[in-house]
Amino acid sequence: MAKRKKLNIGQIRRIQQNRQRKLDKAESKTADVNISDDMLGADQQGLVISRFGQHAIIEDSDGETLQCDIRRTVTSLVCGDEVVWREISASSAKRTGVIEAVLPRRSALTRPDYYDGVKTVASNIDQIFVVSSILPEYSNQILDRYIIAAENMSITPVIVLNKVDLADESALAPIRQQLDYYHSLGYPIIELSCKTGVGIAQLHDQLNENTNIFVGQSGVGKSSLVNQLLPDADEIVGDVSDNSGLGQHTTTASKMLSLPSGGRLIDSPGVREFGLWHMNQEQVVNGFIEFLPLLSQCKFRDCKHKNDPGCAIRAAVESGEIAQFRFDNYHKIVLSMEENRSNRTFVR
Ligand SMILES: Nc1nc2c(ncn2[C@@H]2O[C@H](COP(=O)(O)OP(=O)(O)OP(=O)(O)O)[C@@H](O)[C@H]2O)c(=O)[nH]1
Ligand SMILES: [Zn+2]
Repeated sequence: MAKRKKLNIGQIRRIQQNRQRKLDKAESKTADVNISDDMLGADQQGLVISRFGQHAIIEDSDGETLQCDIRRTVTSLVCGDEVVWREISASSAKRTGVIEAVLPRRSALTRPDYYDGVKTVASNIDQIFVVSSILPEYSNQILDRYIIAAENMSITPVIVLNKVDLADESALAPIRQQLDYYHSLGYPIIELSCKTGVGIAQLHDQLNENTNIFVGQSGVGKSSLVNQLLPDADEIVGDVSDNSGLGQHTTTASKMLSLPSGGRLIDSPGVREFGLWHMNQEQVVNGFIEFLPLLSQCKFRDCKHKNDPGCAIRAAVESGEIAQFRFDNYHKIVLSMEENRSNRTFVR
């Protein structure tokens, strides 16, 4: 268990000031990309495959990858970003370039950051595959937490139930009943086994031409899934890091992998852990999409949807329109968010 140490406001402020001083110092030492304009080609569009410090690997419009420096004016650049870049005309055989600007993001995956409050991990994601499995355990509450995170990014989650080879029909039946409910809400469902290959074809179809991520708890089989889809993924990642000369960062940096379907997969430990942090009550309710059309029908505007008189959500649970487990999860998650807020500690 990691040791938690509570910091007071003064300590936090000092840490932040020190860090800012270091950043300012580092910045004043590194001049911006030191290349005269006549050495740079025309503006082109590219896609960030990975980022390492002040460099990024991009894919050009012909699908070729190359390393680029990043202008200091580009303050945030992550895997998945579409960028404007210019090629450096140089005598060296290796193509290189400069990233000039980031195009507006369609979506951004963020996580809390000790120093900056929130940090963007990846961008322009079309689909979030929430992976759960029969073992270690199937938990609809964890599933709902990921759904909340996805819905708050306005991305429809795809629900994957892995390791179906480990359960017989009778063990699968109650889980399937819940998955049917999620399906009725519009979420695609894939039953999968990395071991037997059941569902892999459906997975390929769903991944399609999109930019995808896999999220889910440790042990549900995310690595196994990536290996199923891309048996050479490790080598591909190795190649990219060799190219950058900064291989040591590859274990934590987000990277974008091309899938045989033509789609893409963004992967990193930060991406996989996405989703299980603090949200306010309004954000939580966004993840319960079947509640949303009923909210305006609750008698009181500040209805907590518990024992409040005239609660339309509660009435819908009683009539069987809304599943009891979703209602229970909503309250458990709101409660745990409230507890988190009152016990907020900084972890060092
Ligand atoms: N029986 C069975 N085992 C599986 C399946 N998929 C994965 N496993 C096993 O489950 C264990 C965990 O799989 P991983 O792929 O490492 O899980 P992960 O989600 O990447 O875990 P972290 O790296 O901790 O996030 C491994 O022992 C896998 O062999 C499956 O479909 N069926
Ligand atoms: Zn209500």
